[in-house]
Amino acid sequence: MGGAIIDSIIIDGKAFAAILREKVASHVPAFTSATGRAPGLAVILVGDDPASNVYVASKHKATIAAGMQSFEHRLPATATQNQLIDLVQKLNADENVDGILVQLPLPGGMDDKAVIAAINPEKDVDGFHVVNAGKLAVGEDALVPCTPLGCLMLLKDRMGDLSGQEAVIIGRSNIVGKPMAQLLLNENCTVTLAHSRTRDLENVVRRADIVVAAVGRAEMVKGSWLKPGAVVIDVGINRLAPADGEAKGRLVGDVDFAEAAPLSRAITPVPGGVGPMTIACLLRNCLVAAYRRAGLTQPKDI
Ligand SMILES: NC(=O)C1=CN([C@@H]2O[C@H](COP(=O)(O)OP(=O)(O)OC[C@H]3O[C@@H](n4cnc5c(N)ncnc54)[C@H](OP(=O)(O)O)[C@@H]3O)[C@@H](O)[C@H]2O)C=CC1
Ligand SMILES: Nc1nc(=O)c2c([nH]1)NC[C@@H]1CN(c3ccc(C(=O)N[C@@H](CCC(=O)O)C(=O)O)cc3)C=[N+]21
Repeated sequence: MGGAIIDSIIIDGKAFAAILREKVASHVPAFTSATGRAPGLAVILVGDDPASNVYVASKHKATIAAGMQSFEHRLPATATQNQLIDLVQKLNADENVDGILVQLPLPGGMDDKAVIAAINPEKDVDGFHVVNAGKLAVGEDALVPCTPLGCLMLLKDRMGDLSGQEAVIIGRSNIVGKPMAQLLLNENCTVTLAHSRTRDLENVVRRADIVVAAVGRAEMVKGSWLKPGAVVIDVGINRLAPADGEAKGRLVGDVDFAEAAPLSRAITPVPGGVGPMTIACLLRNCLVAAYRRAGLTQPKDI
């Protein structure tokens, strides 16, 4: 029922991500022949959180599929922060490593900020280092956090020029909400950054042409909150409790998709929306970091 209409509204992040990964892969041979090595991504996982294990495995697979080198480092949950920082420093000094990603969250007791600060900003493919956050804020060439970069690519693909659009971002984390705001501001949107202390969130959201939900609360944004015709980007990844007969609960976003889709001009699903873009942008950032470190002109089509 209404399948065709809904399909054209759904933003296929998975397909878009596959195209971006192909583009990244297409530039690997030129880099490799110029430098004698493939771009390299190092991923560090501390402890064995099952969700993190799944993410790290899919990053590894995507890195190899793009023709890049993947270096996986696992530390036990009992590792100390100094051991982790020592490993980061070793990777900073490793010529074959262009990108370093420390999978978050870290086990309790470790200070994310101190660990991120230890990463060479030129290899900070997550874009979490203060140098990259600062560059993004002042409009300089930065390594941009993968998730908001992927959201921006999807928005520009659907909407073209974003100038003058009212954008409401829900969530102000350093890894999603804040860099998303900077990116949309750079695109000349009028940006509102909402958070847990925002009063009357529904009415704030109702003025948006673009809604980005990055909260971590299952199906919080209701259809009735949206201005009809809004473009909705759902960053949330929430696992529901298993229903009867299910081994695992369903994955849902921060937006009530069934309510929102009929009202939206376009909307990303969960899964299959922003998530796959995050991984594709990680490969993109690693390629960009590799080209920059090698002093080569970076490809323009990624
Ligand atoms: N698809 C992907 O690739 C990725 C998905 N995610 C997902 O995105 C979601 C957000 O992640 P992240 O930014 O790291 O989360 P954080 O927990 O760091 O931040 C959540 C933000 O939501 C705000 N918030 C919490 N409750 C409410 C509320 N009731 N009303 C309005 N705002 C609220 C918080 O406000 P305050 O600051 O006031 O506390 C905070 O700014 C999660 O579901 C995560 O799993 C994250 C990264 C990548
Ligand atoms: N240093 C660091 N960088 C990160 O970028 C980072 C991190 N730590 N910690 C965890 C979050 C989360 N994250 C996701 C990546 C891909 C999907 C993804 O591909 N999701 C699939 C579904 C996957 C599934 O089925 O579980 C989808 O939405 O279609 C989701 C979430 C990256 N993160």
